[in-house]
Amino acid sequence: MARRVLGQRNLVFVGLMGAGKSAIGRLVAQMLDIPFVDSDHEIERVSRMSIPELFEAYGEPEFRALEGRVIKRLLKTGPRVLSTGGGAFMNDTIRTMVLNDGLSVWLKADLDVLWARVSKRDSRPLLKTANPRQTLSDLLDKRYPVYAKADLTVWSRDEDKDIIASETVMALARLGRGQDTVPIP
Ligand SMILES: Nc1ncnc2c1ncn2[C@@H]1O[C@H](COP(=O)(O)OP(=O)(O)OP(=O)(O)O)[C@@H](O)[C@H]1O
Ligand SMILES: O=C(O)C1=C[C@@H](O)[C@@H](O)[C@H](O)C1
Ligand SMILES: [Mg+2]
Repeated sequence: MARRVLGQRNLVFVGLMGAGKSAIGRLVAQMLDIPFVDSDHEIERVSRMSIPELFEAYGEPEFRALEGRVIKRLLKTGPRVLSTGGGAFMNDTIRTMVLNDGLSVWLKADLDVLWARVSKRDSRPLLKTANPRQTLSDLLDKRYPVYAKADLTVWSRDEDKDIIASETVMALARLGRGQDTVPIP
């Protein structure tokens, strides 16, 4: 049922850095037995640069333009799971493409959970600030009303990844049955 809801569409994960778009997305793809693709990884593959290097060399606007081109192309082939970078759904053009051509899932998490995850690595250029936790909190305030436009919301809490992934699959199946979709405990 969950797989059938997609048809030829991509299941597109959106949400803040550390929400688990890449980790949970990969598990959901396994559960649905469809391919997994991550737009951040694809950007790094085609540019042969890391995301921090891209930000450093060309700046955020150029990164966003490349991200838009990559996601537009990735949305053309489906079904598969497409995990996006945290800022992708904030861009009007990208969001419209995702809402029209994909089925979107917002992995929603609270600040403490996100911070515990992202503070382990310093690979996120937007968090290279004097107070990265505050930056993350500001991004949360700004972005959550926009992420809420996604088709589904799944609560990405401090719980086993397989459980969050299973809840995503169940939310998808519920969508197929036309029932309410937000598994927030
Ligand atoms: N439910 C979970 N339990 C424990 N660790 C988790 C869970 N979900 C994600 N993580 C871990 O948190 C870290 C961040 O997850 P991930 O890279 O998937 O986030 P993301 O949403 O893709 O972030 P970004 O936007 O920066 O790409 C990873 O180390 C991942 O393994
Ligand atoms: O939240 C964001 O704007 C970003 C998240 C990452 O996935 C990367 O796409 C990049 O670091 C920007
Ligand atoms: Mg990711």
